[in-house]
Amino acid sequence: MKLHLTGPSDKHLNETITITGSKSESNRSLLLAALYPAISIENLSNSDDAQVMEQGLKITEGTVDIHHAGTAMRFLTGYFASQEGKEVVLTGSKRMTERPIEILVDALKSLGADISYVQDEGYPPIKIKGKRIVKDKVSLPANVSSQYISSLLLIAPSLENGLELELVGKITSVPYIKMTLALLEEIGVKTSFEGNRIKVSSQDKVASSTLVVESDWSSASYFYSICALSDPGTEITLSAYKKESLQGDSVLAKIYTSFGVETTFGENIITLKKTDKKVSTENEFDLANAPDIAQTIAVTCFGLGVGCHLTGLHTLKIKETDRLEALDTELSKLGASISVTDKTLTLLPTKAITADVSIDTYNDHRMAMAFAPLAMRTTLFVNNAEVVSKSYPDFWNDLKQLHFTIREL
Ligand SMILES: O=C(O)C1=C[C@@H](OP(=O)(O)O)[C@@H](O)[C@H](O)C1
Ligand SMILES: C=C(OP(=O)(O)O)C(=O)O
Repeated sequence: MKLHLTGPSDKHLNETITITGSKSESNRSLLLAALYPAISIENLSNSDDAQVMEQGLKITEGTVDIHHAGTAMRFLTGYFASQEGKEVVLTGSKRMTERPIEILVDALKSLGADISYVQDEGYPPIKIKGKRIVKDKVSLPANVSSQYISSLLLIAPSLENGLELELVGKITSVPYIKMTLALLEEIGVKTSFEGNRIKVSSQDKVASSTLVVESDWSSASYFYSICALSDPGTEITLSAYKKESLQGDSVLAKIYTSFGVETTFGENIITLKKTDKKVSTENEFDLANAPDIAQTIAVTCFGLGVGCHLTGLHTLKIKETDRLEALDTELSKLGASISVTDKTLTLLPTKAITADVSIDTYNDHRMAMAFAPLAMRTTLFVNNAEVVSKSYPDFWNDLKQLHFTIREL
């Protein structure tokens, strides 16, 4: 599906949008609910990734296809490895067979798991024969993906002796690890995280409880971008959000003050307001703790005509696509002066935006959603726009609610 986008004629917006539940919180909650049936979940994400996770957890033998869902791939690896009697092949899209999983597989094998590679060493598909895991100490590199760590932490309380992790190297995407621990604490599991050591106690049963998923902050980023690119006076209200979020991407509220967007927290809602404050021209952000909003921020800066220097982007190369290369190619098509390394992105201020460029999305939901707000400043095409369903199936409908004109070609 190719879409042509035109922004609202009146750039002064006043709308309210309800965003689906966080896919990160949902996928963790689904796994915990599979381990502990006393847990129920509210405001579950309607994303493809949460759906494949939910379906995957129900399978006991045969092939589990998780498509493009990285967290589902990593979390289900830990889950099936520790489920005695279950035997599955975990596979996914072509891109998933290029996303490394060796660190997690090695860690699980060192704990006694039975996992083998079906094709290429170090990558999905993998064959898993579930086993009872009794070892309780594991050491693994922490600088490639936090999802490996969360996968181990999520199964940790269900293991006979709990688990102690030693994290080696600079820990990346830390808020996602803390989110996992916070959810474990919420269901009554004891955890500690000191320095490079995490301990999780074993827990047979948990009390009946409901995990209420906050709406997705990464999805909120696209509205921050639209607000930044709109006229002063714009107000966009989003629900359902909490002031004390488990999601690291809530740092958006702070980052976007540089682009004239102020956030106010109400009862389960946030209101983004575009002020007439001058947009900052010194935009340097380390996004090692919030990698999923890098694309949004780069495109916002381009749309505003200001430069930025983004660091801490070392995980972007192994996500749905090589996001650094994809940003370089697509922003250049629009006239940007951009350079990337394997962990940084530098954008110089540019005045003009080339109209009616076709943005390629590389099977990456965030490429489609990060570029869409540019319709506030130009008209553009988005190729394979259906990719948004990976995390935010209602995205295009919600843009229509903000008076975007969306023509399907
Ligand atoms: O644990 C999670 O829910 C996630 C962790 C992050 O991955 P990395 O730790 O690989 O950066 C993030 O990019 C991803 O979208 C979701
Ligand atoms: C990186 C992402 O997802 P995953 O790793 O779960 O595929 C994302 O949603 O930006």
